[in-house]
Parts: sequence; C-alpha cells; structure tokens
Amino acid sequence: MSKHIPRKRFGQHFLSDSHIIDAIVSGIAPVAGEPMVEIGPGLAALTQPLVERLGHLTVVELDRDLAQRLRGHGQLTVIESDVLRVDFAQVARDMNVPKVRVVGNLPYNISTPILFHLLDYVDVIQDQHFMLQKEVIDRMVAAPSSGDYSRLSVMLQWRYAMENFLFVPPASFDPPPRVDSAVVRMVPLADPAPVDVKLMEEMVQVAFSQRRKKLRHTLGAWLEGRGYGGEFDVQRRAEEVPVADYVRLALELKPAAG
Ligand SMILES: C[S@@+](CC[C@H](N)C(=O)[O-])C[C@H]1O[C@@H](n2cnc3c(N)ncnc32)[C@H](O)[C@@H]1O
Repeated sequence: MSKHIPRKRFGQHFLSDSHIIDAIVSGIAPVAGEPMVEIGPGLAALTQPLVERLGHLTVVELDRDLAQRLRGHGQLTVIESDVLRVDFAQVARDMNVPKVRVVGNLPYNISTPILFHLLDYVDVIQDQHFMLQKEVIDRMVAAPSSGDYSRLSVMLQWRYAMENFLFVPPASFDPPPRVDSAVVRMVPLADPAPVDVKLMEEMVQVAFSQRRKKLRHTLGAWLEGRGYGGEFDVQRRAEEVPVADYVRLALELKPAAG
C-alpha cells in the first residue's frame, strides 16, 4: 500500500514507539468482546493491538484515505466522519449495548471540543482513555488555586474521575508534535449531581472569563441578573472556588433555568 503523507490539518501525528503503544493498551486493558470505539485510528498503531484483544472494534476516522485503508480490515466497523458529528448514543444502539468504551490518540487541535461533545453522551459511555497534549491534561486534573485550574477542570471534574497515567514525549510520534503528550483515564462518576449541563457551562464560562479578577466583577453581575440571593461568596477568584461549590451553585440556580 502507498505511503500515507501525514496531514497537518487533521492533527496527524502517528504513534511509532512500541513501548508507549504497549503501555497505553495495558492502561486501557481491553477484554475480548467489549464494545469499544476508537477516535482517529490513523494508521492503526493502537487499533491493531486493541482489536487483537477485543475481536472487533468500531473506529471513527475523518481522513477519507485512512478510512478507505481501514475498511479492508475484517474486524473493524469504520465510521468515516468528523467525530464532532457522531451521535454516540446511536453508535451504542447500533452495537446493541447500553454503554461503550471510548479511546483515542486525539487530534490536538480539536481536543477540547471533542471532550465537550462526549460530555453530551456521558450516559452511554463506560470510560474514556485519551492521548492529549500534556498541558491540556494538566488543566483537566488540576486542583483549585493551582495555575492550571480552569474552566476545563471544573466542567470535567464534576462529571468524571480522571487520572493522568502516562507521559509521552514528542519522539514517540512520527512526525513528532511540538508539545509533550500524556494519556488520561476518565471514568464517569456513578452518582453525579443532577446539574443542568448547559447552565453549568455558561456559569463556569462567565466565572473564568477574567480569572485574575474577583468573581463579583463577572459571576456576581451574572447572578444578580438572574435574581440570585444565595450564599455563594463572590469575593473569591474563579480559580479559588472548588468544583463542589460550582456544582452547589448550579443546583441552586436550577429552578431559575427551567
Ligand atoms: C494524532 S492522530 C492519531 C493516529 C493514530 N491513532 C496513532 O495513534 O498513531 C489523530 C487521528 O485523528 C484523525 N482525525 C482528525 N480529525 C478528526 C475528526 N474531526 N474526526 C475523526 N478523526 C479525526 C486523523 O486523521 C488522525 O488519524
């Protein structure tokens, strides 16, 4: 088969380090027969060892040439699409299972939109294992009052238990990216607070819109606009507020949202 020229616009950095590939696959720990979906299989660096253990794998690939190559593989179901347009609830229905596992070495240019897209389908997802830019994972798992604590930390930590389990240097890829990478495990919390996700998203976005300023300048005005008269302390900075406080506030606001 002809050599594939990596396409920059699709964030194509292919894994080439067999030790790292083994470590990722061990971290995922696939079991024969499990329903799994891989985002961005590329040249099958992860796909092949995964499918050897699973027996069957569904993959989502945007690049037409790569999707075409993968169709020749007898153990794969290939969805040729932008993952941001994929309805994962439908994918689970098509596979005849209540939940799927999702994995992938994601295209870094759209990793945050992918994480938010999957948040919409968290009820049909058992767990997620993603290779991402290390700096993004640092933000995902950051604790309050650390420099990395951000909108992404709050929006993901209220819904997932997350763990950075592997550091991956640029030399593990061909072509190498300019940044360090890491692999994160995300497991949806079994008993999440029943917050309105859209409301939570808007609230957290307003809170972090000016992270150096006290919240009274940003969230304070927004809460006032909603007629909020509760106890939430807006004399703090967004980065000082624990996830649980944001969740409590979103729950208090819920009736106003309806
Ligand atoms: C970083 S590469 C990883 C490739 C392979 N899994 C590996 O580890 O070597 C990202 C892959 O995602 C694909 N991709 C990029 N944008 C995508 C999108 N919006 N939807 C689905 N796949 C996409 C790329 O074509 C590429 O195959």
